[in-house]
Amino acid sequence: MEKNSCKAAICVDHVSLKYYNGVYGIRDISVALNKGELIALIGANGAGKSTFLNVLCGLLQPTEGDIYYDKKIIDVSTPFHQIGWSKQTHAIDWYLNVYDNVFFGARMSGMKKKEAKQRTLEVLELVGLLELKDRDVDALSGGQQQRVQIARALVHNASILILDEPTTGLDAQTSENLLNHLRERANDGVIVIVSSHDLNLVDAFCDKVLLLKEGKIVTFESKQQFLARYVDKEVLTIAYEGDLPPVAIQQLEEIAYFVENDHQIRLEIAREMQVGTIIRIIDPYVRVVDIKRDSPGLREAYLEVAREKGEVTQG
Ligand SMILES: Nc1ncnc2c1ncn2[C@@H]1O[C@H](COP(=O)(O)OP(=O)(O)OP(=O)(O)O)[C@@H](O)[C@H]1O
Repeated sequence: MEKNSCKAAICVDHVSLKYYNGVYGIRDISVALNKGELIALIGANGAGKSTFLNVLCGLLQPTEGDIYYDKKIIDVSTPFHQIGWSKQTHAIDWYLNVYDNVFFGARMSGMKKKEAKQRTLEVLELVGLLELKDRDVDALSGGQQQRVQIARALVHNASILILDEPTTGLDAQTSENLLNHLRERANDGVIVIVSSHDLNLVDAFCDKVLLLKEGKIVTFESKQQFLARYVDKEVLTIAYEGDLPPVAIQQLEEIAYFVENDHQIRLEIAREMQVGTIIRIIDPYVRVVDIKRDSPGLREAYLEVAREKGEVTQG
């Protein structure tokens, strides 16, 4: 992708990062990221997620290629308040307490004192650290230190948020609050990129999926396209009262794979199939009492890709 032909907010142009030992963290990556998108960055251990995020926020200089934000190159000189980032490994100021770590992050981005105070309290509440705001950071647990880092990334009005496994070590409620907040920021026009192994969680919030393998892009597309390409079946469960006669069972067998067990049938159906078609077959014979339709999500799609490529899968 040429710089001038890329109309997106962030243009990653044939970017590679080779570490000093000769290992490529990422190789020849080109993507265009638009404002308002929440992108889930996924892939097995060692796929290149952290490397990509570090390059994206200017912490590592690509060994080949360039990254443009609104047509300007992102590198170590990019004003840090444009980008809110939280690394997997901790980068917090150990000589400040929890509140000051976040507050001075806001002040350094140029935020006025009153707003910085208000935003600091808001993000500390969001990550569940309000009660610990006066505590020294070295007296926090690993998960709590990570929350300080996330709060620092969120406190200023960054136009790009880059978060490397932000939900690792967070409890379920805090993780969900955080993803909700990131969704809102994306809706307000921020570009949000989140790497995660918790595919069930990011599934509910992301617009796009960027899947890496061995430093290269396997796929970058909308979540809907990704799911449609890799998982085309849904599971329909119908509970009923009464008995299904052989004629109904035969008709069901012609439509979909199904199992029957204790007045409940489970069918694997195509995504586009109308549930009414199934109900009409059994309705003359039994009373339907419950219908449930389960769509496979990001995790199932990821496992399907991994299976296709004969890989060991992530958890
Ligand atoms: N500092 C480094 N020096 C040399 N090689 C590195 C360094 N950091 C990462 N690598 C290598 O680069 C590749 C990509 O690693 P990276 O940490 O980006 O993967 P990841 O997808 O973030 O993995 P994980 O899910 O385990 O965090 C791996 O082969 C890794 O061994």
